[in-house]
Amino acid sequence: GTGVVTATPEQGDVEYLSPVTIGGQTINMDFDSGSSDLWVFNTELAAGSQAGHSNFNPETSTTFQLLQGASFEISYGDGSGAAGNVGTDTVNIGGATVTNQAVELATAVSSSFVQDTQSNGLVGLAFSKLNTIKPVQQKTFFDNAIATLPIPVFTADLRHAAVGAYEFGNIDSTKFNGSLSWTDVNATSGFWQFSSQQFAVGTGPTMNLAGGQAIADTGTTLMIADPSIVNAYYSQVQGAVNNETVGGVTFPCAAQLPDLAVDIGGNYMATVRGDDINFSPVDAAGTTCFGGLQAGTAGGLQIYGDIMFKSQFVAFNGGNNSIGMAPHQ
Ligand SMILES: O=C(CNCCc1c[nH]c2ccccc12)Nc1scc(-c2ccccc2)c1C(=O)NCc1ccccc1
Repeated sequence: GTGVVTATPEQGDVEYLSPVTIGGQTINMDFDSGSSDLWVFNTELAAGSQAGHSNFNPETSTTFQLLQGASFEISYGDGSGAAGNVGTDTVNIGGATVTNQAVELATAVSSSFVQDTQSNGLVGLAFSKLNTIKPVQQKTFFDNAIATLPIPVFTADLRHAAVGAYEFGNIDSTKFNGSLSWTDVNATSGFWQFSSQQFAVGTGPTMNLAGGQAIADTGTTLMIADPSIVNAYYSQVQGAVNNETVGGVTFPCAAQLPDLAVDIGGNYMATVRGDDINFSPVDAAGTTCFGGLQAGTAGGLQIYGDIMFKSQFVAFNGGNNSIGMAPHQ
């Protein structure tokens, strides 16, 4: 069957939380198309780490089974991470159900996750080759569910400061304008990766980024793009500066931000709304704002995170490894 769940933004759209039922226990988690581990806060964690969270209790689940000798350890580019043991249980996401899903029980989580008490773990939706479980790598929820879905797809409908949705096994065409533009994905790296070799700032000329590559990543808050894009963009924003102290580009909150169009696989130019690139104030008075578009390493993999998803409805097709995109309805 199909599954549909709400995607509720945390304050400031830092991440989006969706209800996941594991062994009959419903827990709010962050769906992450940029990684491939399903790990959860749980009763095995130290009490200090459990505080404030919904903690999965494997002992009260009648369907949980420990995966003897299995463990996981994952770290992310912001220095956060988690590690622990592994079991299997029945995981139900809005009706789409997998009976033997690998559920990773963190016994250690980094402080940024502990402090983020609205999020109780991640559901990895990138390709299973990135799963960190040892000694035997396990499959993602989507990989396990795909054969039972009417169509081998999940979609992300994320909104600025409003409730959106994730859907499995169905494409709801009332959620986007026009038709989806489809692009082949290169799954070699384990990400939903595509070429992204052109961009345009506001009504300016289309510019080239030879060899540009990007991933569609619901688990990363911002858009992390090539410095050439970021410099071209903020050269059009009065008062934009690279602010070492806060660790990225800031600008006056009153600045008029142009839209940014980025090429998706050579088939489609995805327009990211300028308003969404005004990410958050960095000072109490709200005079200086932090950019939702920040620079990665030159020539590196670009990460099109939630900032892009707020402008674009995205369908992930695991049947033919492609991505469909269209502006939100
Ligand atoms: O890991 C994910 C998706 N899961 C994020 C889970 C998560 C990690 N803190 C979270 C905090 C809240 C919610 C979810 C998460 N995406 C990818 S692909 C390549 C990189 C990368 C590799 C090396 C260097 C840079 C990026 C990342 C990355 O580290 N993004 C997070 C990030 C976050 C902030 C800044 C940069 C990158």
